[in-house]
Amino acid sequence: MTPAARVQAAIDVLDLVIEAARSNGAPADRLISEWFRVRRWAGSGDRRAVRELAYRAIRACGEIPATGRAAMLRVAQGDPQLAALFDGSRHAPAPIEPGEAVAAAGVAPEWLMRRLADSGVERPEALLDRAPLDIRVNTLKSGILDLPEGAEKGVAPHGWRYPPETRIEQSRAYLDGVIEVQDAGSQLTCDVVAARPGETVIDLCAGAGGKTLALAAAMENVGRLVACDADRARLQRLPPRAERAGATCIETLLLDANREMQALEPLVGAADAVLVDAPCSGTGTWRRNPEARWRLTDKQLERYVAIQARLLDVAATLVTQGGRLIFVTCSLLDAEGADQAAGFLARHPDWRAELPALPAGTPRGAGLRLSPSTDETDGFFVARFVRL
Ligand SMILES: C[S@@+](CC[C@H](N)C(=O)[O-])C[C@H]1O[C@@H](n2cnc3c(N)ncnc32)[C@H](O)[C@@H]1O
Repeated sequence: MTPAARVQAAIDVLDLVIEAARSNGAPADRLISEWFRVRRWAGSGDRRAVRELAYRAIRACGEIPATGRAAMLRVAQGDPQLAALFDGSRHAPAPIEPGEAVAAAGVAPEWLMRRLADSGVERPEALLDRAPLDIRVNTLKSGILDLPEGAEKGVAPHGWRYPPETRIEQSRAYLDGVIEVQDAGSQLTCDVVAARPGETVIDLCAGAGGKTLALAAAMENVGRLVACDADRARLQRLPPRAERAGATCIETLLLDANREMQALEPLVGAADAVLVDAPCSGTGTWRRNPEARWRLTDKQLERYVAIQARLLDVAATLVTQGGRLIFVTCSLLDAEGADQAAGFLARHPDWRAELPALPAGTPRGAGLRLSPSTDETDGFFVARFVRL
């Protein structure tokens, strides 16, 4: 593809991304993959370039742009070389008309910018930085650590950092389960659980097990680690990952959303620690998923807040006296962080908060906030409650 044809391709892709964001359709990554699946003649360089251009435009526009072209014109306004490719040649975008509509620049929709400001988020533009590739060394796998080249020590105890776009999946260390891809902030939230060998630990919203695997490593495979989720497909992805990582202390438990206690009854009062890595708006992960800010509505946010409070109450019943409950969201909004923690403490006077001690983060309410702007991690809120 010529450089100009790549720009037109990115515009076409953006039209699909915009339509999907409006109708809650497929995510951008999947749409881009599908677009290229039926255009086999495009090479890997084309794929990379088109993807890169589309994501530049997604990052540049705070509100949903009217069209892919208006979004790309926003990027072209600050990039004369890109603007010059709008030349009307074969497969290229048409020349730019005087006064043509250009999408507004911005970090996020107006209502979300207000919520972020009210939540004390500084430098919100950092939420759209390109994320590095963080890995965690899996201490369950012994042997000489032979990391792929280019790693710098990260802030998390077993963490290393690579530049964005580093491909790690074909490395020996990854294939052998010696390293896991996991954001440094995510690794640090697992450290707050402080899971120990011999304990009973419940990961209530385990998904495909990103954090469960780190907990298994901390437990040195000794004890009982119950990974729960209400999404069967996600939970089914955990056992093969656990096998690759050599994590043998994990059992999975599928929950019925809204009737979680049915399956959890035998675990009431049994856990030394419960991790609630709750479903949330994901405002802390826009670096990886920038189009999410076009999709979120205040109604959805309300629903997340309600389910988080409910899951916290469910989790509290599972913890033994003196045990701990760790609440995590990948959000920077107080509604899903400090306010949620305050609500929990108000509803549960027999619990107290302990400020997590981490090498990064800023205290926020009863917990700690990790942020792309101050910690160069994904954004997280983490609180640790102890049952008296
Ligand atoms: C933030 S994600 C978890 C990510 C995962 N812990 C990790 O580190 O990869 C939240 C998870 O909560 C799950 N979930 C949603 N409603 C739930 C419910 N009622 N009970 C348990 N899990 C639920 C979702 O399916 C999703 O996997």
